[in-house]
Amino acid sequence: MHLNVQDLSVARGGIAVLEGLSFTVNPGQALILRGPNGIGKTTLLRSLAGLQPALNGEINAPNESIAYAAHSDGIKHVLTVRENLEFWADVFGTNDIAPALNAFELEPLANRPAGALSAGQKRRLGLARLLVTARPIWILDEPTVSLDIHAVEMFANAIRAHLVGGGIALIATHIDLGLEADILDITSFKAKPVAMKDDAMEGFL
Ligand SMILES: Nc1ncnc2c1ncn2[C@@H]1O[C@H](COP(=O)(O)OP(=O)(O)OP(=O)(O)O)[C@@H](O)[C@H]1O
Repeated sequence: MHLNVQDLSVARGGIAVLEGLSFTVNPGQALILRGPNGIGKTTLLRSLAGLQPALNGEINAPNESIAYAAHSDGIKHVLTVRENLEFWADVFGTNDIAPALNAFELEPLANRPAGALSAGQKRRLGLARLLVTARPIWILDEPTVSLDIHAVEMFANAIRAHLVGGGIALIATHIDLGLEADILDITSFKAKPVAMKDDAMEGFL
């Protein structure tokens, strides 16, 4: 199992954003995506997660092996923290939520409705969901937003444990997580503007 991308182009709102991307992430490896605001990190991650079609190229990884964590946490606010994790455990066909509660120190909050959590606590619950999926490829978009320093360390430890178990992580983040990981700056893959042909310009000259 690996995540392999070949000559990939992705678009947002019908406009090409990135083009010509190729990379491979192997079991036990993390790849950090870097690039300025608006360059296309979210667009790329959404395409890899199968949430939108790619323009061109190949994504080689079984979709059912991918767990995606986005800006919006996907939390059910009326359910408690425990019920949220149990719900996801049902969806993903797993059954032990204890490691997820433990990894993100959610036990003291287990019986609280998720809607009554702070922003950082909600984010911890959203990230705990990754463990419950038991999926090997984690695709994470700015996972540390709202997390305090201690929670960032919890998250980094969860990633390390995932990698030790042969997992894969692709993470768009602006901060240093202290992980041993390769870094891919996607700035140079910005799609070129579509050139207008000379005869199309003639009417304006
Ligand atoms: N719904 C949309 N429709 C059209 N264009 C969009 C839409 N959402 C984003 N874009 C544009 O697509 C481009 C890529 O956006 P994307 O969110 O992938 O960038 P990003 O690298 O993740 O940015 P950031 O670091 O700010 O999160 C940007 O130019 C953005 O303005």
